[in-house]
Amino acid sequence: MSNQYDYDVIYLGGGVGAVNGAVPLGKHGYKAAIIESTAIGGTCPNFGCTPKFTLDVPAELAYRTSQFQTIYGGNKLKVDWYEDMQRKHRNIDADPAGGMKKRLKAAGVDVIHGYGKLVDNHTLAVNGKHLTTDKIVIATGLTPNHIDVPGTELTHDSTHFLSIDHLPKRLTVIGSGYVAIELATIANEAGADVTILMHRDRVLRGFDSFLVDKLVNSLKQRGMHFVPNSDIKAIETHNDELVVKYQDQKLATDYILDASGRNPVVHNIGLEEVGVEYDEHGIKVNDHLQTSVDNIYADGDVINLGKPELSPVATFESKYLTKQFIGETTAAIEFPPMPTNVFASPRLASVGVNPEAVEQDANYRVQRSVLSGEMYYKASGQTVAARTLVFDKDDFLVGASELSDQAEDAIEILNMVISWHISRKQIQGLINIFPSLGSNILTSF
Ligand SMILES: Cc1cc2nc3c(=O)[nH]c(=O)nc-3n(C[C@H](O)[C@H](O)[C@H](O)COP(=O)(O)OP(=O)(O)OC[C@H]3O[C@@H](n4cnc5c(N)ncnc54)[C@H](O)[C@@H]3O)c2cc1C
Ligand SMILES: NC(=O)c1ccc[n+]([C@@H]2O[C@H](COP(=O)([O-])OP(=O)(O)OC[C@H]3O[C@@H](n4cnc5c(N)ncnc54)[C@H](O)[C@@H]3O)[C@@H](O)[C@H]2O)c1
Repeated sequence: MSNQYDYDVIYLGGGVGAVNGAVPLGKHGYKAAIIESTAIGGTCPNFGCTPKFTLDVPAELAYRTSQFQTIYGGNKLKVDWYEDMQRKHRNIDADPAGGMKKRLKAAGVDVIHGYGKLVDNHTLAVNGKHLTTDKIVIATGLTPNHIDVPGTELTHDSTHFLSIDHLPKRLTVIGSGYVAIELATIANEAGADVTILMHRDRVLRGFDSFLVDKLVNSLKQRGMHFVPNSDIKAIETHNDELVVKYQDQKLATDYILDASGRNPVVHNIGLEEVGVEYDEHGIKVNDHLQTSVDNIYADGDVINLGKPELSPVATFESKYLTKQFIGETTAAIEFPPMPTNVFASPRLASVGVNPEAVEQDANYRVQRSVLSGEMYYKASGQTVAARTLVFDKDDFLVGASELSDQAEDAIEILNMVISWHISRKQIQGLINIFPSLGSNILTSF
């Protein structure tokens, strides 16, 4: 611990990465501070995971019940967007990241509201003051991309979309990644006429196309439109409506969500002045999450490590950094398999080895199965469900993906099988609950 500086560690940016690093440091008696310009907790609890999930739950329920439409007398549940948004305002906006703020306070972490910049490798400037510190952690996250076409200022980002009280009748979404598919699915269930303008010809790149194709077909059957290789040229206003010019076509619409990706926050925070190296994918770090300047580290989405940009990954990194700072480890960071889920309906989740990357490799065996005919999925009304498993040459599970109404939980189970290297024999020695999602998965081994 340092007497030479105001703080032992200052986090620049106050997202999940920073909060989950600063709290344990504070509890261990270290002087820690967080500088945050927008909202404590950052993207996930304020503008990302939590508001999205809150709005999604009724939409997902509507999708699930639609599979029992005949049983409900032919009536389909329809999401009331306005009411759903009021629920989100009450649950999230009334006390944003309330739990995190309490934890920071209890741990004695100073929270400084303002825009911070590095001055030198031990000094940060915020609100016209200089704060000194032994170590700095840059945790500035990502910011939405804006497509580079005339009229881009007429589009909105996910933060805006997750706060609108009135759902547009016609919604156009630029991009077909996580944000695009998740928010488009919710809007579609709430009755908007949704068009996805794809950059190229694949939706949700990185996921197994055997599963993605089934998700896209299901969304198309439920009224969503997909335009591959859309080649957007301009966005204009004509009378009261927006017009997107793409290929040689025009699309009239009421709202445009730009979900064309997110870029690391690396500009205008003093990186050049202090010599912290970065590129367009983020801050460069070594296997100790240390930047090109010895006492400056980076954490979370802003890091360029080619890993998934997910909340639990940012938390994993901040816990590792805490252990390093308090002297509990000197080892390099080792990432376990990182599971991920697209909160569409149905869900699409995956973990471990990507089946498409090893399909032709004799060291692996890829097993794809349609689940909708199996008892558990059939009885629970799941008409769109499939799973892909990847086994290594010793018959251990090394990769798993699932498309189903409970894919995120299926993949949590399979993540343990992969991460803890559980053998087929061990799984076969268990007694399961029947019927259940778990037993459907485990008895398939
Ligand atoms: C719509 C959406 C939905 C998502 N859903 C999920 C999900 O379901 N599950 C999941 O795991 N992940 C999800 N994510 C991703 C998740 O939000 C991020 O992985 C996570 O927030 C990363 O945390 P972080 O701390 O690295 O960055 P952030 O949470 O982005 O925090 C960075 C913070 O730094 C602040 N900052 C930046 N520059 C400065 C400065 N100079 N001075 C002071 N403060 C500064 C910003 O204001 C921000 O609050 C979603 C993202 C989006 C956009
Ligand atoms: N459920 C979750 O865990 C979750 C949810 C949302 C976001 N996230 C995280 O946030 C990150 C960012 O998500 P995202 O959806 O913003 O990014 P993304 O990288 O997943 O998707 C960006 C999309 O925009 C498209 N695109 C790029 N340039 C374009 C252009 N000029 N015109 C049209 N389309 C264009 C890409 O082809 C891609 O489909 C993700 O990588 C993910 O890690 C996670």
